[in-house]
Amino acid sequence: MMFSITSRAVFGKKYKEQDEFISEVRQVMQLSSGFYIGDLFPSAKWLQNITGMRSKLEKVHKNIDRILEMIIDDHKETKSRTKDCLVEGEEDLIDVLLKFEEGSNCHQELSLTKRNIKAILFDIFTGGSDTAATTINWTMAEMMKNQRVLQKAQTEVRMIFHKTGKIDETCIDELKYLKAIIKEVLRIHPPVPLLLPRECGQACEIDRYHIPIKSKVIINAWAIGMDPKNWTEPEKFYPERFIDCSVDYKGNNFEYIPFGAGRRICPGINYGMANVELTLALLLCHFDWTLPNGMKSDDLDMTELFGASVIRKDDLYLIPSTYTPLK
Ligand code: HEM
Repeated sequence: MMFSITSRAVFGKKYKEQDEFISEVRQVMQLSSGFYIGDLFPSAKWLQNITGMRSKLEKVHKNIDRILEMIIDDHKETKSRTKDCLVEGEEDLIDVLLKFEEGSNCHQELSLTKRNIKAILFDIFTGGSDTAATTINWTMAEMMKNQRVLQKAQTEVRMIFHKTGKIDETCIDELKYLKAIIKEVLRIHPPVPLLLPRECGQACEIDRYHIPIKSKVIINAWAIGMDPKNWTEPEKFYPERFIDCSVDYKGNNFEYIPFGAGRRICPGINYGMANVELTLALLLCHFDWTLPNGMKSDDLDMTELFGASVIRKDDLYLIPSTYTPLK
């Protein structure tokens, strides 16, 4: 679902190559997650050849590049046919990025090459799809395990629905409890628990350990969010801890960094959270949810599986029944 939402926002319409593109992006994400011996010996180029990793990545890269090139060219063609710049609100992300392409007349202050545009699009698909999908999956699983939380969230969403007659992005700010639930999920199950590796820019000392310049440093955001020095009963799923609490995920509170912090903080926070919040609000508003085959909440297995993002080991099967509001 997240791939479809992102495809729509980026491409504007469904291209016949879209499914092939998504499957190739998935393949890259699979190849780049997990353990790879070549990463341990980056100077040994022969290792990349004998493991076959290089040729696999080059093949997928070529295909992704071909499809993106075709879609970008199609946008350019449409733009040249329509002559004027497209009306704001009707543009997709490629239309917006093309305004900044080298040689374009619309904007001069920033200049992007076609290669830059393809890289941005690729980043958005790889960075923004599994992370948001994983967050939604964990949130549904945690709510099924904690029926009190599920009911409280549904009451909140449906109250807004009765007041306004719809659930869309304009009412998301009113969903305080749902937001607290998602924050709690990101504390206990951050989809990227070890953030992205950093290289130490200068030698330093931490807790009497000497860290030489150029060391690869990995930050455990999950351990930070579960540290009893920062959080009372950290193992407990308790969204109320985020109500009337100023701790946020924008990178200023170092005890809670599910999106990282500093220069390399996730640039997709707002888009990612909008996707997660709106999707969950709609699922909670329009459906009641039960577990299949008489399963009890306590039977839900929350074991994690490590990959490009940390997902639940088991798929989550739930039975939806349509919610009909009383007149
Ligand atoms: C719930 C959703 C998401 C979560 C939990 C998440 C989490 C993260 C984390 C932890 C990092 C590493 C930050 C660091 O090392 O300090 C990251 C980086 C990144 N994210 Fe996200 N992300 C999400 C959604 C998105 C979306 C929607 C996009 C794109 C539209 C995106 C694009 C990126 C990119 C491009 C980077 C690399 C930034 C860099 O290295 O400079 N992410 N994200």
